[in-house]
Amino acid sequence: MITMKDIVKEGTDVLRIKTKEVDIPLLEEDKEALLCMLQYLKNSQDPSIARKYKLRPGSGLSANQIGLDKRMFASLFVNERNEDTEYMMINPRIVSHSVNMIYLPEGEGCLSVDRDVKGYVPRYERIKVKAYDINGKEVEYKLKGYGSIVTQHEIDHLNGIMFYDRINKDNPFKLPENVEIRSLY
Ligand SMILES: CC(C)(C)[C@H](NC(=O)Nc1cc(F)cc(F)c1)C(=O)N(CC(=O)NO)CC1CCCC1
Ligand SMILES: [Zn+2]
Repeated sequence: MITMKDIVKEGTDVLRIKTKEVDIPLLEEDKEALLCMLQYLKNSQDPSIARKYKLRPGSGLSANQIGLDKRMFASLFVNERNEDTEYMMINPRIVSHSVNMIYLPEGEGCLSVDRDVKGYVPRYERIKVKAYDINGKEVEYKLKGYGSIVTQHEIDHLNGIMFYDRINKDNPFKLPENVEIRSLY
């Protein structure tokens, strides 16, 4: 069972590498790891389990956040149609995206970052992602709103990018001028 001690913190090299593509079909051990990552998110969103094991409620977790140099992540959130949605994406790549951008008005955080970093993180409002699922089948997902934000946050991790790399250095609350950007809420 993954708990907070298994989640590596910023400053650890594995969070700054471009993670390796996972061999398809997945080895049993890779399937296990990915299922454990999704189980962490489920446990962390269950108040009694989260309290019992002192888990930080999370909506996304990338393999390198648990020390694995593998291009895969899990996510769990309520989508725009108010449905509980879970993804386990292997070798994901954004194949197209909207011009419009969005951001979380409260800014972003990270399970690997134990400090508040203020500022807006501009993300594409809509993205189309190609990936493999846990059974090695090629899949394509369209994500928008919060789902789009989480997916971009996790794919950034797989490329060694932290959310604060995307905050404007001079003025953290400055938004890009050249595009239409709105707060998610
Ligand atoms: C960093 C932290 C504040 C813990 C953030 N919390 C979060 O997303 N909580 C949450 C969201 C829900 F939709 C439902 C719910 F039950 C709990 C999070 O998990 N992440 C994931 C992360 O660090 N992945 O590497 C950071 C978010 C910032 C933008 C998207 C994900
Ligand atoms: Zn993160």
